[in-house]
Amino acid sequence: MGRKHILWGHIKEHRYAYAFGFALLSISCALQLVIPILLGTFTDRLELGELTYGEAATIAVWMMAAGFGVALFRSTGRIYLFRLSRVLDMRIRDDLFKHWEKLSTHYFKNQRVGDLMSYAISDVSVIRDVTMSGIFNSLEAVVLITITVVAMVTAVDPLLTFLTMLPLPLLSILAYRFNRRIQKESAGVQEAIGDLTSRVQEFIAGIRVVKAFVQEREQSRLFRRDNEHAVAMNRRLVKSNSLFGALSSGVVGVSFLVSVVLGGIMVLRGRITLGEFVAFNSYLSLLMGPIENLGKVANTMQRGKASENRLLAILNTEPDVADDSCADASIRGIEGDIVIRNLTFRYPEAHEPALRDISLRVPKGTSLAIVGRVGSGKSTLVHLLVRLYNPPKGTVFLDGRDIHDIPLNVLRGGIGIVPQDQFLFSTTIRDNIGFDPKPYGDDDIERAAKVAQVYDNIVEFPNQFQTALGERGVSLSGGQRQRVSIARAIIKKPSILIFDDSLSAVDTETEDRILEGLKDVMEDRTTIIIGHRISSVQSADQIVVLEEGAIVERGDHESLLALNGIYADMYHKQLLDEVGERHGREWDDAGGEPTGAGRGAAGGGRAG
Ligand SMILES: Nc1ncnc2c1ncn2[C@@H]1O[C@H](COP(=O)(O)OP(=O)(O)OP(=O)(O)O)[C@@H](O)[C@H]1O
Repeated sequence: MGRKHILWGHIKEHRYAYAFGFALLSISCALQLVIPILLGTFTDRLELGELTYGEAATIAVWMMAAGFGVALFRSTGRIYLFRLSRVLDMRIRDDLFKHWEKLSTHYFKNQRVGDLMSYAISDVSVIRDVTMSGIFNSLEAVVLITITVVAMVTAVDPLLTFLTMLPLPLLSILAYRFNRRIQKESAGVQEAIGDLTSRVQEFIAGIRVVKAFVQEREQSRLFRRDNEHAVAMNRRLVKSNSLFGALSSGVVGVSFLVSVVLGGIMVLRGRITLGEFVAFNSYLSLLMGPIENLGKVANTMQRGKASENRLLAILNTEPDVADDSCADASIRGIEGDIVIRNLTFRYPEAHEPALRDISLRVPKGTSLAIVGRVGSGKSTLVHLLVRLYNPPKGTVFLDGRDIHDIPLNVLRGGIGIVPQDQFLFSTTIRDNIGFDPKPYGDDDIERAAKVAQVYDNIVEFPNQFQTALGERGVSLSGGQRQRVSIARAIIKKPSILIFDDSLSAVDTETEDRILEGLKDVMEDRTTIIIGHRISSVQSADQIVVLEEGAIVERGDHESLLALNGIYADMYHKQLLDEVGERHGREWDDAGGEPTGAGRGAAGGGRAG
């Protein structure tokens, strides 16, 4: 069963702390009443001509003390309650992040990054708002309004209280309505400013293209349009703010009008004293803020509920790839014997299967190469092996056990994968290579970099292995990124190594050196290499060719060549390409005419 509440659970958990904050706030509210009472007494004594200097000074001191007490208790209560809201804030972000870590790649494929960011930032801060201003203001409003009204009724006059209070609910309604409108308009202003910022950013980033295509005037026009829009949004916001201010002053004015006219008559008729009249008006001023806040609180609570629902929807999403109930916790590692039996797999929202009836055996310590056209299912096959998606039960086995029986962290910990997308983190090269729960020494890091043939590049950087990489490792070339990813996989010394088209961005010479270096690493490890270049896969113990998700050819390099099918065709075309390139290079070196054979062969290769 998923979580039903975030906020309520937090309040329940911290109920004593909230009760303490509430007590502080109540004391501050009660102290606020002292000032009107003293003011009333002062006025009455003054009117009667009985006020002495000493008495006046005493009243003034008590008033000051009450004011000081209000400030002290109110601010302490506020700090106390606000601290609790920060605890909640941190807890939700933490829960959210931990939950996202559990969710599968499939979940993230169906989400927009902007939405996820907004959940983590806006929705969490709306909930924090509820616990901060929402809870604080509503507690204060309830306590203050209750005790003030009781004081007005008991100490002054019930009829006067009733009639002056009549217009005040309108203040809450106005605050509720305008708060919604003002919030919407503020978001509009933020968005307009965001658009303006993006426009300037894009202009600066693309300045060369703008100039080369003589687009300055068009860019100015677009900027002016966005600028005017931002100003218009700001004007609307200012208008709403002013209108709200004017209308709420009007409501407050009506209340005071009733109080002054009716209260004045009551004083004249001797129903209440002048001091009571003065105290009554002070009570009334005390009420304005909390009544207005009630309207705002209602709105904050509504927005809080919507944000809470969105966050709960994420927190209650069941991860579609998780440890199965059958997972055997006694399995501590994997050996690397892979068996795949009649595996057919379709992506959740796809109509056609990505893999069809695949059966394979890759004995421990041997290598498998997978080749095939773009979209033939090569990556899908290895993604199922690391359970980025769930293969059907009874189709993929490791060391004789269904992979659903193997705990996920054991399975993934035993496999080193160099994914097609060589994502690097914005940290140092060292940390990118040693990206594993296990700590690695400098020797391990350097050795891995040497095998991956990226060591020489790294030591050329001024900070060598401590070089920080920008977002997605932008300061490295595609080939260097691939090789850092290779180092990251091999440093784990996993039982199964998977290279998903990991040598596509390096030249054939570097590829040869990497493959040579990997020979030692691959010894005793099961290796799966996905490649488009025959040169990177030809030495594998077995090679399979995938076509539309099915294995259409299998064997070793020699037997597949003898088969004269798709593999042989790929091989011959690539061979022709290589010959063409070599002749091209010779021609460049000689500065002369290309040989007819070289050109023709290269052209033929490319056409294929
Ligand atoms: N997450 C996904 N959801 C739905 N369909 C997918 C998903 N990932 C891949 N596919 C589809 O599954 C098929 C196989 O994709 P896969 O990435 O395994 O091919 P590939 O052989 O590795 O291709 P490439 O050589 O371009 O890497 C393709 O038709 C692809 O569009």
